[in-house]
Amino acid sequence: MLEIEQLYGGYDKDLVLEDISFQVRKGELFGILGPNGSGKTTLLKMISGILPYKQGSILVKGQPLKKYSTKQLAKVIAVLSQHTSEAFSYTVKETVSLGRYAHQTGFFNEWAQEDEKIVEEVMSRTGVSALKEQPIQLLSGGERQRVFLAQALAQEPQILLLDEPTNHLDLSYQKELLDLLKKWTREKELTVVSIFHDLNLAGLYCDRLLLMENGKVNRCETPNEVLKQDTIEEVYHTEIRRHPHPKVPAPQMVLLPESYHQVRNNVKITEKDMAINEEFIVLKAPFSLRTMSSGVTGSGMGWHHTFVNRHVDKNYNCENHREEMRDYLKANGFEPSETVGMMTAVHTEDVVYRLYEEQQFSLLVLVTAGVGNAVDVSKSHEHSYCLTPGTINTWLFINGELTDEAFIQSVVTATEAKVKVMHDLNIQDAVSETMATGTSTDSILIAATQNGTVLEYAGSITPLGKLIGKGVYDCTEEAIRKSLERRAKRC
Ligand SMILES: Nc1ncnc2c1ncn2[C@@H]1O[C@H](COP(=O)(O)OP(=O)(O)OP(=O)(O)O)[C@@H](O)[C@H]1O
Repeated sequence: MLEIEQLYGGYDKDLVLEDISFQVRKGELFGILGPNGSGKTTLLKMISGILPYKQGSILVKGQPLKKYSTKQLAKVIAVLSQHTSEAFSYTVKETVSLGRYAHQTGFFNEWAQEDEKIVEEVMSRTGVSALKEQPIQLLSGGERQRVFLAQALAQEPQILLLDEPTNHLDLSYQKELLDLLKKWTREKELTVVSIFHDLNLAGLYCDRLLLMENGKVNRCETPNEVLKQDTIEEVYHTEIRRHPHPKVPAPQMVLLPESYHQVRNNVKITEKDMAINEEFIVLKAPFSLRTMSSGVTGSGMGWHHTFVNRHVDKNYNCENHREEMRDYLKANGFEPSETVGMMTAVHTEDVVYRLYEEQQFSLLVLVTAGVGNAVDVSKSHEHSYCLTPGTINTWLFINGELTDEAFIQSVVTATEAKVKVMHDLNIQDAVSETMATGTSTDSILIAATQNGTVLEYAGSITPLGKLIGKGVYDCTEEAIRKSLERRAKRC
């Protein structure tokens, strides 16, 4: 649809763009990214024919741009620029209707039924129908942006050029506008070329991205290839992190504030941060820790600064245990969204915790363990499904910076250590009468300060893995012994 070959140009004698080459296919949503002043708007101006270029070629539908008359080009390309000024006091409908100019025929440019239908349709699609009699000066920035988008769409272009279309739009209109453009690229094969400052929106919606740097093409590929941490850090000169979108396969980039480096310096999580009473064990960190957990609240990957292991009766049964837990946390002065909360039928005084220190990092292990629900995982199909309070809760607080890989390996290593204890203490599954590997609702928490030594791995023979193996084994063994002794005394 669009072929740009070795394009050079700028303003007067200043060369802004150098050796720009790329192609845009029909029906593609194509994003242009780049830092301020990298030449994005200049490129868009050249494609729309507003700014002449010095060297190279621009082909629109296979024909040189220079061969199109203004009216011919307006039937193919519509432009929504960044700062559209409105010199006259037009109403919304009049403004949108101007988009039909290139399609009007006859000596008096007659307004046909078709024109009316299209204007009404695009006003409805952009959510401005209710404002149609209002003068555009009286509209908010976002409303005005939608009116000019409607005007561009009324042109029924084959190519739509947009300069930061989501500028001024609130969250829901950003989504609606981009959903609409995406739909039109698919259903009407509209080709969209759009400048984005929001890398995440570009990554979510665009088929391909062109990354500009100092007037040149740095990269022109799929979002996954362009939105790479090192590429973006290099081009934008700022520290960022890339992570996957939780619902769709699109890369997302996040900024790191300067304060990120200051808050954590030299702070270590130790047993001094804990408190124990009859109802719960709590650990309050001085700042949020990166967590991976299977807690009742705060499960999955996240950031939390409060950790609560709450004692419940062993017959605890609640239809909505997550909601009940949230209410409980609130009632006790903990903020549920910032708390990893677990339940245990074990008496809180039977908790075992120990700090393990290496030269460069340390690990606080905390375990509550009852084995009333012991299960041999290879025979679990013989059990009926019933959620009873988690009976081995394992907490690991690591003073160090873990990779995602190390978080996952920490869970594996801790689980292996726990299984070994079950075997060494000969804990049986009461249903299958075989050696148990855990209990039916065990829970785990890995929490890291993300400060200090980088711990890339946590497999069993890595430095962190060795500490986890020993710590979890020792603490779990002692915790199970304590709980067995309590049970024996009761009997
Ligand atoms: N009308 C103009 N006359 C002279 N130089 C200009 C003109 N418009 C832009 N420039 C220069 O061209 C370069 C590229 O500007 P351009 O607006 O294309 O960048 P951009 O990537 O769109 O930036 P931003 O993200 O800030 O909108 C800049 O150095 C700018 O100063």
